[in-house]
Amino acid sequence: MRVNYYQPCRQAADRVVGLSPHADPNGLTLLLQMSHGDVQGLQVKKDGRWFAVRALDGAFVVNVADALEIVSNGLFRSIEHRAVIHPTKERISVALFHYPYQDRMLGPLPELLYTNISSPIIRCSPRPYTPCATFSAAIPRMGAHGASPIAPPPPLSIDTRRRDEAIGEPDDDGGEPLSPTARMFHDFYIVAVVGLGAPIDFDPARAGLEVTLVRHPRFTSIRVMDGPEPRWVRMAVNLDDHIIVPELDRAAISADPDRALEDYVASLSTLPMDQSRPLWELHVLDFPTSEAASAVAFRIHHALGDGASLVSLLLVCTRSAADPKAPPALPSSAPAPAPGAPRLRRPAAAGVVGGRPGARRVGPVLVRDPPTLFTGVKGVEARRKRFVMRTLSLDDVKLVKHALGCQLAEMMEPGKHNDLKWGNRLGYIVLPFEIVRHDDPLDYVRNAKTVDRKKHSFEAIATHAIAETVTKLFGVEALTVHWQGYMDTIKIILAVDDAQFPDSHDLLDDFAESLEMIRKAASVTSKAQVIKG
Ligand SMILES: O=C(O)CCC(=O)C(=O)O
Ligand SMILES: [Fe+2]
Repeated sequence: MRVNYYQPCRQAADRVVGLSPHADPNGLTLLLQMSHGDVQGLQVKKDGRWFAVRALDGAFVVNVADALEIVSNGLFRSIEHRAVIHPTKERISVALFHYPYQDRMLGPLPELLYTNISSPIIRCSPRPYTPCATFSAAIPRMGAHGASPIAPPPPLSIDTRRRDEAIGEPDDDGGEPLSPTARMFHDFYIVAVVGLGAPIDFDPARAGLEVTLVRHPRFTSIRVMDGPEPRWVRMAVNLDDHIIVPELDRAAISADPDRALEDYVASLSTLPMDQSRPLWELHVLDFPTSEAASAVAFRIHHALGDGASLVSLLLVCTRSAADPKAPPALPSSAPAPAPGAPRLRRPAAAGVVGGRPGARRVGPVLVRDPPTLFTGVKGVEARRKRFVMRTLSLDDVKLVKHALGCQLAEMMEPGKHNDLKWGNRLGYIVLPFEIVRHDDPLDYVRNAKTVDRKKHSFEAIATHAIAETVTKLFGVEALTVHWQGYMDTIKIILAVDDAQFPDSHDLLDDFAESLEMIRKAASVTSKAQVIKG
């Protein structure tokens, strides 16, 4: 219980704050307001505006606080409030805070995890609320919602009795040991979104999973971290636990389907996974967006593999819609989609360079941003990531490549250039990401050519070994850039810290504009060469 005494002050209105804006970190707050006469002090924020809460004689004000917001998965919102003081009259309030146990893990109720969130007061996008590790981790979260980093939850302790239910090979020795990499990742997920050319045909997809993924040892095992040696232990898989068909907010989808998909996928980056089941999920997002007729999002724990190996695995688990016995083939030119057959969709037309209509336009990233912009703040690895994507023309990139005689294609065709020893096969290489102004835009490409030298070196091996140390010492960046060559397009996919880059589409515009700038310079260079020749 807290008793607040607010002294009167004549400068009250513009100079003095009674209690600064905050949200209570507990579950529920009962507040009794006492004063002589009609003194209003408590104010709540709604839709960005402050409203006074009238003190009714003898009545409690009941505030929903953070813990209840977390448990209800955002159905009840923790209210931001403050107290102002009166110029001439004193005021007393008595707040009674109801707290959950401080050492307990708090998360949304399972039945509310994937449900649409709507209430008469608040409508919000269909996303699960990011839960907190423990109740005490929620306490620093004051003021604006989601403003401070939220620690990842610790691994749950696992009931190993489920070993009795193991399927497949009996684990004589109690399971296969975890590799060092599988031990390293605690709450680190690979999220892959696959756009389909048709609405999802649920039953064949489910049957397909039964005979493919659900036979894979990693997809049927849990990590048992307690005991002398961490191990993979196999168990029966109930597909219904892994195929998630969220209830989605239809209004949000029809207003902006791309955004609804993006919001949902972003929410997957920080949602903890139930560690007492095999560590993968498939989210069915059966609504059309600008790029696909429907989509599925895979969320797979990094301990099961890396992004490239997992996407390859998912591809070999699919079959051609035309011939269910054949593996899928990449279309050689514009495919005619088989009616009603789900298949990987060919990306939007090539040559899409430029900004999203209506997006706020800013200058190219190469000339604008201070170098600190991409540095993640403390705890960035535990914060929500948004994945945004743009399709660019491979022809534009090739034009630059020819003009400069460089081998950008090597980066997109691993294994083709056999003289490269290691760099295309394992590990990481650290490439320069320049934020400088060159007079000649082609200098960005010339400098980036260090990639060739680096791929021949032992850097890839060395960086793999030191990756963990570097991450510990220097933290994680707030922006990760993925390039993916597919057919006659290049997809650029950004994973951005949602809080640090509130409009990540601007960043995509910057990439597209930078490529356009370089392409223009390259076409001038090519013409000059032709004339010289
Ligand atoms: O005095 C008031 O009306 C508000 C008190 C309050 O918000 C608190 O003690 O947390
Ligand atoms: Fe409060």
